[in-house]
Amino acid sequence: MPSQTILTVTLNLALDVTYHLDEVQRFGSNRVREVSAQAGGKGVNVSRTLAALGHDTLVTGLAGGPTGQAATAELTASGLTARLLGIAGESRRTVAVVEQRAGDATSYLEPGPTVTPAEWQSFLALYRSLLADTGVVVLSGSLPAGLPPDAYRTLGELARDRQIPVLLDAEGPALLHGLAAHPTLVKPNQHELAATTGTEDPHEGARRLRALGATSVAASLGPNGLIATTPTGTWHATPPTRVPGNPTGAGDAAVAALAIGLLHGTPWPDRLRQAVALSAATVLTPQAGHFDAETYARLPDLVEISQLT
Ligand SMILES: O=P(O)(O)OC[C@H]1O[C@](O)(CO)[C@@H](O)[C@H]1O
Repeated sequence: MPSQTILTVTLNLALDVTYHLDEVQRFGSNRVREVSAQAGGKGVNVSRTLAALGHDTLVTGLAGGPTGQAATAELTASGLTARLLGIAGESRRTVAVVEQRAGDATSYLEPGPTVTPAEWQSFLALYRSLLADTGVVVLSGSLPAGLPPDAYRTLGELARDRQIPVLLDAEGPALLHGLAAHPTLVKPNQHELAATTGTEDPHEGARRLRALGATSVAASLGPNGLIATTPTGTWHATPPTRVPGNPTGAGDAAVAALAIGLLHGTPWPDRLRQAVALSAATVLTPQAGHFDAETYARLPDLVEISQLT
């Protein structure tokens, strides 16, 4: 039986710090009402969501210094399984400032460590060994300095050589290089898609990504849901209402649902229904990688799906 494990790769692991306050006073002193910290980086959030849904998932990536240790310790304490390569550089922190009044958040993302060529080679050896028991690979997030710009192409090709479907969630040069590995699915958000393809029209942007190598593209449009452009058709999935809260990690929740769809070969309309519902249920919770179970149970039936082609 093929492996059911979804392997998530987080090359730029983070300790995600979340500040909660009513409203930010720009250029003033802001007293934070509540602080929380947990391991993050896009792949980690994807695995956290998958594990909460009861799926087999393994986190891999690079971790260094006291921040990397704190993130790794939190992963373990959360019950996630991780095989991270230790590196000399210090892993980064990110800060998400959630403003209750606006029902939205602002993120500050540190650049992260510089990775040496020897560390990258060691990671490739670890990754190759993990592919032996992997059903789907998720490559997501920014690349730390020192890594080759085509790092996702290399990782994607190693997976494809073993007939393992690849889901890529990146932006800019990391995404463009990664397309050369012909990923099964690419999931940019609207801004990443526009910045990478040079067009504001998400349909045209998705078409360009497919022309450059992606088999399918699912672009998240924030509160307007998701569009999927695939070899068998194009769909738009819209949530019933705008959900206020912390949108950090909503895209990662969509990736988790889409990865499950890839693993099981679920029909596209159902994949999109699950992805939009899980994304919205994530916005309702204070931290990335967590979702409101009651909302997730209720929303899929309320997501509107229209087939465009
Ligand atoms: O890897 P990046 O693209 O820099 O994004 C990292 C950040 O994005 C998030 O995963 C949210 O999507 C945060 O948890 C934070 O770690």
